[in-house]
Amino acid sequence: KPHPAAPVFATKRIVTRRGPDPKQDRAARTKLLVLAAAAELFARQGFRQTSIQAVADRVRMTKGAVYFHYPTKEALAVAVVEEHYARWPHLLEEVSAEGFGPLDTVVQLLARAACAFRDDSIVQAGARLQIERPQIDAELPTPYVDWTELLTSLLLAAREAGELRQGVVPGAAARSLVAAFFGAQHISDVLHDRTDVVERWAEVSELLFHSIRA
Ligand SMILES: CCC[C@@H]1OCC(CO)=C1C(=O)O
Repeated sequence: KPHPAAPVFATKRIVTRRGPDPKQDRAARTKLLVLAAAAELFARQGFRQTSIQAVADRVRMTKGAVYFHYPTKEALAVAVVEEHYARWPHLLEEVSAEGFGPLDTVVQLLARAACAFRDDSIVQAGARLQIERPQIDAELPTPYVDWTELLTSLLLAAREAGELRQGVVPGAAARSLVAAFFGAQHISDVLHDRTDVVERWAEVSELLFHSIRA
């Protein structure tokens, strides 16, 4: 049974399951390779400094072949940001399968998200592109709102389960967690290239969950 919060993070996913058509499978795999290469470049040098030629060179393809999958650099940026958000429903499934209560599901989700911000170039690229959204002439997903909605629904369930300190308002707590996580990962990125983001988040997490747990 999908977790009640599962409908959040509604994003298009590139289907890579093996289908009947091997040609289609190859195209889907190529699409993902191009996306990963673009993410590495977007994460390291940003949208403006990244050219389709550089992406093509990185995957040893022609520019034309890349354009076949992504007609513009903006389309590539949208796909990277969508793939960034598509990570979180999988993380929710993984955590939900371990049978934590709602509040500990929030703790685990954010702790593992911090690892993804340290390790996953698609996640890192999505975060950088969201910062650069004023420079990107495309409809990027609205940032922060899906995490806020997911955490609010989990914290409402936590309150129902008696896991929250008296008077803690789930929506306010969710917005505080999102703000704190965003800030912690951003400062870690600027100062230490996110090498210490897991430790920095653990500090904030300790403080915040101590203040909201019953
Ligand atoms: C979980 C905190 C919010 C999260 O942190 C970085 C970032 C990138 O924009 C986020 C988002 O858009 O949801």
